[in-house]
Amino acid sequence: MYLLIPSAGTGKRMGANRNKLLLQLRSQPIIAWTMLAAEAASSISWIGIISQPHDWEDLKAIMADLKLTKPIKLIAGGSTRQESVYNGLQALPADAKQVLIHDGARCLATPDLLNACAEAIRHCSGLIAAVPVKDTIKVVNESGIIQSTPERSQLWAAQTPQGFDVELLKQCHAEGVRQGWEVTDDAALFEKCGIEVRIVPGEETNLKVTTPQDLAIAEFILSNR
Ligand SMILES: Nc1ccn([C@@H]2O[C@H](COP(=O)(O)OP(=O)(O)OP(=O)(O)O)[C@@H](O)[C@H]2O)c(=O)n1
Ligand SMILES: C[C@](O)(CO)[C@H](O)COP(=O)(O)O
Repeated sequence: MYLLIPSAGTGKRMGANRNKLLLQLRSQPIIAWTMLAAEAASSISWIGIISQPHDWEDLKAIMADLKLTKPIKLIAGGSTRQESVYNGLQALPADAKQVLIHDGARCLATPDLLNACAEAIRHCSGLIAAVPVKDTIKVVNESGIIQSTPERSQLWAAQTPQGFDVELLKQCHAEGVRQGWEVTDDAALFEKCGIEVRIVPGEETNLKVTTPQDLAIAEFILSNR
């Protein structure tokens, strides 16, 4: 299975003045944990790290340290996650029929989750890992007034990996460019194009390291593994 790892962000919410994925999480950089999960997932045969060229020297050093055995390619990222994935899709080998996309920032996803998604995408066109929402969610307007309370049983928190048929995802991205859609995950492009996306049970610990608090939580989770 081909795996694209969007890693080209700036980490604004982390406030670190550099790509947060190069920050240390226990013994190694955040992105190293993600790379190791991909290396350990038996279903993954090729890895594309979508990243900004100014990070490539650091990323090459990390990859060399980890002694990764799988083919791994650095692909230039864009100015949004959506653009970065678009670039990643163009850089896939020509024989790629299906692809998993997994955020570099979700560095605690297990190899088992990657394998489960790789298996599931053989039987559908689009899927995402997700977990049921535990909080009561409110829809709130600009004045801070609650507008509605969606039925919780229908709410799921989206994670990555997300898996897709490559040709369909390329078409959905192209449609997104034509229509000017701005989305935060690839499943949203499938949804907008009216194509079914399935849920695969995600992992409660598969958090996206976004803020300094997330980094502390990730440290805690790793210390209990
Ligand atoms: N232009 C971008 C922006 C984001 N990403 C990646 O998409 C994932 C999810 O994005 P997020 O956590 O929002 O990362 P950042 O964009 O770095 O964070 P922020 O929004 O706080 O700036 C991350 O692995 C990030 O590196 C990317 O590949 N290209
Ligand atoms: C893809 C994602 O990780 C699913 O939860 C998320 O949408 C990434 O985008 P964000 O801009 O960091 O919310």
